[in-house]
Amino acid sequence: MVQAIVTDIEGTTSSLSFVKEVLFPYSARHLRDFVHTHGQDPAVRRLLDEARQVDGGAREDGPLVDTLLRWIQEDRKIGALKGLQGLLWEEGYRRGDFQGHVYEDAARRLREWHGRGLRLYVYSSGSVQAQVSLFRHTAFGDLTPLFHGYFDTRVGGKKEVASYEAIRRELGLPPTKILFLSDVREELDAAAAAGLRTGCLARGEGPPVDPGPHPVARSFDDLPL
Ligand SMILES: CSCCC(=O)C(=O)COP(=O)(O)O
Ligand SMILES: [Mg+2]
Repeated sequence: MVQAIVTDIEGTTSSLSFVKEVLFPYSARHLRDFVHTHGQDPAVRRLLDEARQVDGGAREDGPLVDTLLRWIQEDRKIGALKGLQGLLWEEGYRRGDFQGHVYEDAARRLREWHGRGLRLYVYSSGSVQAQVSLFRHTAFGDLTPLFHGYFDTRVGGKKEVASYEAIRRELGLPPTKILFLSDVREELDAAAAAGLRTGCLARGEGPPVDPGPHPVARSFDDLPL
């Protein structure tokens, strides 16, 4: 019997188009102004310095922003970029520039599972801040009370077995009691290699999903829970 569910966001609880056509372009449009306005805030300064270390090049904020914009275009899962995006998106949510997209079936089943005592977690390459902001500002209201915790790439990359072993240790459960949901086969393969149960969401948006050996669901309603 599953006791905890760890869910991906992009392509799983939420649409690919929301991330790729709303969030990423928004961060690209506003990043330079955001850095100009908030560049001296300690949290932002730390993330800029972290990005500078990764870039190994730009000393000034201007050229560094050019690098950050290139990373957005390349969909790089670099923690410092994801941290800056999370802070920038939080401003956008608060201004009402957009809502966090969550599929109706996902919102409904997450509420049902929470009501049955299942522990719910999120694992995304988006920063924990970005995850919390998304679920706090949905068309279904604030869904953050449903979640026990959040994991981002600070625990490791989503295609690395060690990341799911670390998540399992954090949850303190046998791996077979944890179900990981994602639309990306390599993520599901890594979770399965760590002993977790897996479910592949194939919602029919974007390129065809390769479920490999993982059980397939077109929505959260297809999940046998
Ligand atoms: C929390 S919404 C933003 C998601 C994001 O920034 C991202 O890069 C998604 O990456 P994933 O590997 O989780 O699909
Ligand atoms: Mg995904």
